[in-house]
Amino acid sequence: MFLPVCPPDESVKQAALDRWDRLVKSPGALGDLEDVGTWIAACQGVCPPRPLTRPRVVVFAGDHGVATRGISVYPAEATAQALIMFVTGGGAVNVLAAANGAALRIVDMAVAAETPVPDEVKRFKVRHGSGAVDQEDALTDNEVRLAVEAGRAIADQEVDAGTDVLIAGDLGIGNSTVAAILVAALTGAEPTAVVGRGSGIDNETWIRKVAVVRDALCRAHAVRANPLALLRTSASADIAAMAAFLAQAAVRRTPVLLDGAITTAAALVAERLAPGARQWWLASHRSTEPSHQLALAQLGLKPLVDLKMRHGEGSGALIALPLVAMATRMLAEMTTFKEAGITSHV
Ligand SMILES: O=C(O)c1ccc[n+]([C@@H]2O[C@H](COP(=O)([O-])O)[C@@H](O)[C@H]2O)c1
Ligand SMILES: Cc1cc2nc[nH]c2cc1C
Repeated sequence: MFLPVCPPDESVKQAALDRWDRLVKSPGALGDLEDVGTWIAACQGVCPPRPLTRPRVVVFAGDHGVATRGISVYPAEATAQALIMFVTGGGAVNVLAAANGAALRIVDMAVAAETPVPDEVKRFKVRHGSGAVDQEDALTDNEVRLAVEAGRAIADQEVDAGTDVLIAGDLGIGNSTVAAILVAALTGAEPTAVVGRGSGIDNETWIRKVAVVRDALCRAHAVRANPLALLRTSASADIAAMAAFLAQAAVRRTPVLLDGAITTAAALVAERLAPGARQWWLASHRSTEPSHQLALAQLGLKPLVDLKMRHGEGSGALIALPLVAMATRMLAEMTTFKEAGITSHV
């Protein structure tokens, strides 16, 4: 379904590691930023790497039937209201995309309400709200196919528009519950281990959320080895599209900064759609959602920053983007000991 994923260039990775050791600093002095710069160089297939100048962000929005179970601090209709707000500007993602000079695209995959947003935002819309996955499938077979095709097409469009790094963001009341279900299904973790405070829920709501995850897991169990069936049974149109977007970005050899719990749950499924795709992804930050930590562990990814964020939208990835851009520039632009004529023992 997805073309094979080629790994980032191993010989360029070695050249980058060698270059870091020749730059005017003690070995390893830039810590994890050295790994980040090395990764960008290997993704670009060139060392010194080119500066990151064309970041692009796609926010995948959708409603989730489980939002009616009382598992969020927001009512379900807040998704549509936030969608309109993103389109008109003013959200964290708008501010952070502008601050980073990043292109921003908002995609309504399955928001329940009709909204007065431009047609291009709704172009890939699959349905009005995905099913309540504790009691019914999120999507039909045809809808899952359409959502995956949309995610793939969006990745192709973003890559073809010219980009050096992509970011996926999410919007949808109840989507931290759906992310928890996917992570539990794919890691074998208990509901109580994956369920967090989402948008900021209290203890009573947390107990309800655990029960929804437990019910949904019974339905997910039989299909957990089949990523498309899992998306159909237990995800949503927006998360299915996001998973396909992440898989196709890797097929197209484009690095992606993952955001929080929801994009990383989609990434866990995407790694099964396109094995090896995770080599093209960087974990930007650690969300406070426990499912995020479990998903990152299974993907073998280590978050760059931990700011106790749980906002979604791509906000965590956009906060990390300047670090990634600066790491890339240091690898490319710092002088070497030899060029500077500085004596070193190492
Ligand atoms: O990115 C995260 O880790 C994250 C964690 C918790 C909540 N969110 C955002 O908050 C919304 C979901 O929260 P909830 O409680 O309705 O599931 C959704 O729009 C997400 O973008 C995002
Ligand atoms: C309701 C709401 C939910 C969100 N989820 C991510 N960003 C958001 C912003 C708003 C306003």
